[in-house]
Amino acid sequence: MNLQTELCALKAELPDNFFENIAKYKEHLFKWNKIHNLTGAKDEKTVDEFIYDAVFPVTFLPKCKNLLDIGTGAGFPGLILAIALPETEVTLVEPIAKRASFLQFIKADLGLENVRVVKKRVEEMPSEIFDIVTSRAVTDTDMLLKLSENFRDKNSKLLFYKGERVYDEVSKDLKHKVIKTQNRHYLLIGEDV
Ligand SMILES: C[S@@+](CC[C@H](N)C(=O)[O-])C[C@H]1O[C@@H](n2cnc3c(N)ncnc32)[C@H](O)[C@@H]1O
Repeated sequence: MNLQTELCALKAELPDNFFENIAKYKEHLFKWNKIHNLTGAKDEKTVDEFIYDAVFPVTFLPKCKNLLDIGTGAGFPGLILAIALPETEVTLVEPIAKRASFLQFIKADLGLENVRVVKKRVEEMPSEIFDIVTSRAVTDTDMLLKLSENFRDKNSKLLFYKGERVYDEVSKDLKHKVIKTQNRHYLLIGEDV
């Protein structure tokens, strides 16, 4: 995949420095990943696919003041969304020290003033309400609904990056919709979705 071509085709509004920041991020990720096991994505093709997957929701997400990403790992999706949405205050909660340090390093090196890294399990974070809570590859939908309880209200939206088995995880009374791409089922939950 040519990341730039694919993303431009989405006609998503990305900031002018998006691709420059993504190039820096990738360079650091490859260096750090050789020493620390930050992510299973070891080659450029896979990392580009992860980035595309992370950023695709900017095509359908409403404007938001703040966003919480639970279990960001090496940056997916929260850090990539923060690069794409400089006006949104993004909190990345990640308990593993080497991953949280990497996120903190990227924040400093790229000068991402909209990013806050919290080196904790989400259960240890004090309650705070976010417009959007995201998560990818951390746990199932039921558990994510529990883990996000202290961080959402009736106006919040939840965006969980899921696979095709997402339908087994949602009950009829949960107000939601599923947005599909070739490789992803995005589960968007909220009162007015
Ligand atoms: C499989 S990794 C996925 C990382 C990233 N979201 C991605 O898609 O590449 C799961 C991450 O969730 C983090 N995690 C697990 N339980 C968590 C919790 N209770 N609160 C916050 N993060 C958690 C782990 O430390 C790990 O980095």
